[in-house]
Amino acid sequence: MNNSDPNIIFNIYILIALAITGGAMVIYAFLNFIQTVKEKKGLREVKIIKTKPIPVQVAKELYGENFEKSETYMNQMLAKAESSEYSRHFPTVSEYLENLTDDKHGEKVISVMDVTMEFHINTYQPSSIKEYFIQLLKNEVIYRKLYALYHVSFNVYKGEVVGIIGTNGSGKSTLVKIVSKALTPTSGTVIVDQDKVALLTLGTGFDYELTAKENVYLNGSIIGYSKEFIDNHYDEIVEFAELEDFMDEKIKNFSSGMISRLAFSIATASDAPEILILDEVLAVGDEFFRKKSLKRIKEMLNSGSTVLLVSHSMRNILDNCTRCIWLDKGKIKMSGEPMEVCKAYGKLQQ
Ligand SMILES: Nc1ncnc2c1ncn2[C@@H]1O[C@H](COP(=O)(O)OP(=O)(O)OP(=O)(O)O)[C@@H](O)[C@H]1O
Repeated sequence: MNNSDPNIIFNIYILIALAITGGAMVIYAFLNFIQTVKEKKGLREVKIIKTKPIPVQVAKELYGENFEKSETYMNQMLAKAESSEYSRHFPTVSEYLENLTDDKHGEKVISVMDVTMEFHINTYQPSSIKEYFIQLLKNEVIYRKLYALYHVSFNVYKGEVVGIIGTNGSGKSTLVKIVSKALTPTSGTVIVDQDKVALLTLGTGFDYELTAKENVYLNGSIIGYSKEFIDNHYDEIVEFAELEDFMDEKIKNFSSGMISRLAFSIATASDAPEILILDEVLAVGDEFFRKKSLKRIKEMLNSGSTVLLVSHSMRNILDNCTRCIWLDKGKIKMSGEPMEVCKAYGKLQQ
């Protein structure tokens, strides 16, 4: 061995130490990554509970006499979330809702907790994009806050048909969009099994420059149908809408009744989902089509689905609903027996 040997040995030690440290770091990063993936897969809702525990007064409003039970459950959930075992114990949305089931009402399928939706309305309309950007740069864009929903809380139990009434702009559509997760609220939490929900609403997702046939595919895919599903149900959809001779025409040439017939037919082409949300889909088309569509909706209502039904028609609410919620300027004004709520609402409209 020559004089440089001690140096070589020292360098080898350094290299080995670096290799061990590097290896340990890679393993640590890998384990962390696996943990994050696990958490992301199963723990979406833990984050909601962890970051937004339900305020006591809201919990009381939601669970009434069962508040004690729900609070205990929440605390257990939080304890689990904080313990090292929580990834193995975290419940699915269904399990979570089942655990919140109360003896009086049964299984909870939708839980809306303290939901607020705030929109920003530009109070001065610039005449061009250029003017808008100039305003923006000068920090002169002035917004007005509009609360479409303000601290709204309620539960829906399995098998209920809950009507939602209220004057124009009271927040009904915003609420059902949030429940179906098409919109994210500014604050608050909605717990619902998204895989079981279908929102039927008319007129969204149509392109007036496309033909009726193209719109069946466009609107169908927005609603969540696969191409295969639309292929298989296309004839049925056209037949129900009674538009066989018009499918190659652009819908900008259609009357509003024809468009709503097509929209209704697409929206109701699938079997009734477990949780069905209907936003003003009952008064569609002419008298004949209205009867036909009502019959189809009734079949869906009777199939055991849990339903949220937005309607301006008191008749429809009274005929179909087991409970009614009255929204007024984004707040729940009244909730209860459809007859009582409709009576109170009707009085105010006179
Ligand atoms: N994307 C949006 N941007 C700004 N404001 C909105 C938006 N969507 C809804 N709003 C406002 O929120 C309020 C509630 O609207 P929403 O459509 O939920 O009411 P609604 O009760 O369904 O009304 P209608 O009975 O007329 O359908 C309204 O004042 C509306 O102008």
